[in-house]
Amino acid sequence: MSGSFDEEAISEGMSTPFHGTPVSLGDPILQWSDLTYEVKTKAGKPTEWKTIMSKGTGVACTGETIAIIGSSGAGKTTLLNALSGRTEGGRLSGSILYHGAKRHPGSFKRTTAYVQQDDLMHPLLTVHETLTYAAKLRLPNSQYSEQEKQERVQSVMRHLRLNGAKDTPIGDAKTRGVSGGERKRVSVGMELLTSPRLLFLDEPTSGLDSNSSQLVVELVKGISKDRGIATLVTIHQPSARIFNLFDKVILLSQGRVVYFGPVSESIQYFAKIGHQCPVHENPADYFVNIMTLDYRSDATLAESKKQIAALADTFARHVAEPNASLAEKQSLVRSYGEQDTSQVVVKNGWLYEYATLANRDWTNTLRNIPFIIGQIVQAIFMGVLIGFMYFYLKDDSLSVMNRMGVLFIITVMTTFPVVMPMMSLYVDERDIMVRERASATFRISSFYVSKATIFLPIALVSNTIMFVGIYFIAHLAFDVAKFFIALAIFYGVIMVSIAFTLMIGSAVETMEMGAMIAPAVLTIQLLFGGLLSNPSTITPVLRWICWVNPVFHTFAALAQNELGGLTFTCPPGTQCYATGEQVLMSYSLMRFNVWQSVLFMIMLGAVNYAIGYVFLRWKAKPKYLWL
Ligand SMILES: Nc1ncnc2c1ncn2[C@@H]1O[C@H](COP(=O)(O)OP(=O)(O)OP(=O)(O)O)[C@@H](O)[C@H]1O
Repeated sequence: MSGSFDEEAISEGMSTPFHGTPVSLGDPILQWSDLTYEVKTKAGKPTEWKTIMSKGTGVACTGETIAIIGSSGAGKTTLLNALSGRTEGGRLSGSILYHGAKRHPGSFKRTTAYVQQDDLMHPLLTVHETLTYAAKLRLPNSQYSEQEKQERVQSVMRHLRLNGAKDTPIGDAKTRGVSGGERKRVSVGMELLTSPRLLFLDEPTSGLDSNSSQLVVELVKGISKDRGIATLVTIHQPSARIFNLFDKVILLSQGRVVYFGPVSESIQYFAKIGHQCPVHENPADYFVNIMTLDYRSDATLAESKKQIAALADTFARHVAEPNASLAEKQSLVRSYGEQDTSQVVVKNGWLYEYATLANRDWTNTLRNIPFIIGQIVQAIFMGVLIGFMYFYLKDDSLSVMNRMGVLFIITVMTTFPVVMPMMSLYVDERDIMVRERASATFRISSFYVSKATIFLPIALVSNTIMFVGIYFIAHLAFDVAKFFIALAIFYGVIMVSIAFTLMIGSAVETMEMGAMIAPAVLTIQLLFGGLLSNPSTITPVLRWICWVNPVFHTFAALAQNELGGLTFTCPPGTQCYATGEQVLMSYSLMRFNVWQSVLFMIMLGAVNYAIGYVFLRWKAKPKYLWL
């Protein structure tokens, strides 16, 4: 099923309907009527509802590009969200039919596309890589070979004129990348890879200069026409040239439709009802002006409200006329009952998804030079600093405090320094994933496991450097078995830290929340970690915190491994520890043996991973109202 857009325009976009009924350009694809959306204005009882959108009615046909225009707060996004199935909260009523049938959430998502206003993409990937990974994840292997996916990417880049920026990174506020217009075209391109039948674009021209805006709309219109896609675009006061590019326009004010019909007939329609657009004025500006509330005084506000109500009522009467084109179109759409989902494409295999996501994560991580350098420099610096702070520990009793100190600080280094930078990366990527998942791109589990496995090598490499530095400079137990046991304990706690990162990172709404919660929990772990307070002296009500604490188990296991079998010299005339076991007893670190502590950490890591996964599923689960 490969080929360029042009071939598919004929073979796929227009002749592969859901119900076996031939669809050609101009056929109704999405029909909505009496769409009303209300939100609660008051908590508690009695509940008061405010109407945001009232009795919206319309139809989108194949190959049409429809603009949704209105002043700020007119209800454009509300309408687009309702039609694309992305309304959250409130009360939505009315009817929406897709291919003449009630929509099925899964198949609707997979055969339609939504380009958000703020495009979230991986900033370090190039345009070509971004589209390639999207093609790998979104196109089913059962229908596309890798070469065909690549051909699809090339086709999208050619049609959206992205070849010039092919190898430029996407970029973001911190890293320079493609221009705003190119970025928007990449977002559109990602959605077009799957040959959607309906395309929703939320403010695609915001923040763009007039030339870039025009190019985006021109290209979208061309592709929609070629491929028989119905495209709905919200747009703030477009220029006259852009306005005339659209086939149809929905003019909204105060949540009501003031006009819906061909752009070419809009001036005539308004002239007929007494609002003649001056010859040299941009019609879009004129229409928005006459349907915007005028807040200059109470009198002008009342007057403009009256005018908007009159415009909406007039249009409602116009639609009800038997010869209105909108009514004609709607009568063509019959309800077929529940939408047939048999032809909806299933996802790719788990392993393929995982391999693609891990490859993308790895490419992203290796390009994040400041992060990698930061991790390595920090590891070397801390390894040397801590190592020399505890330089060449002797076997006298004075070294006991230092030995306990260095083992505790090794444990501490696997908490904050591992968790905080990784959480920041994770939360960013999680948000991108939630967007990607809105079009049913891949499984949450493949994303989650990919993250867990990609973080591990980065954390292990930098922390091993630090660990080895501290171990040998401070001259901890010079014994091969003890060294490798200490390293294994250390790796165990790093795994727990990554699991903890994923758990908190999945649970919190924003990184700011993560930056409050994670340090608080880690600080509690340090307090109950076995060095700052003796577990046997802690009140039994709180003592259990030690037993479920990875810091305590790591510290206790490292201490048992290091001090077990050690004897200390004692200056004459002083009282001091004679053996390592005495130290361990007095610090109350012998409750569990080394392997019990390691086993506990493995269990704790597994629990953290599992809770993180549940949180992530919950976060990625759409909470949309559905009609
Ligand atoms: N959940 C909500 N609670 C209260 N008011 C809401 C809610 N959602 C939307 N509104 C209000 O409904 C109106 C329409 O909002 P909407 O975002 O659809 O407007 P818009 O035309 O897209 O505006 P803009 O162009 O500024 O984005 C606005 O006045 C908005 O404040």
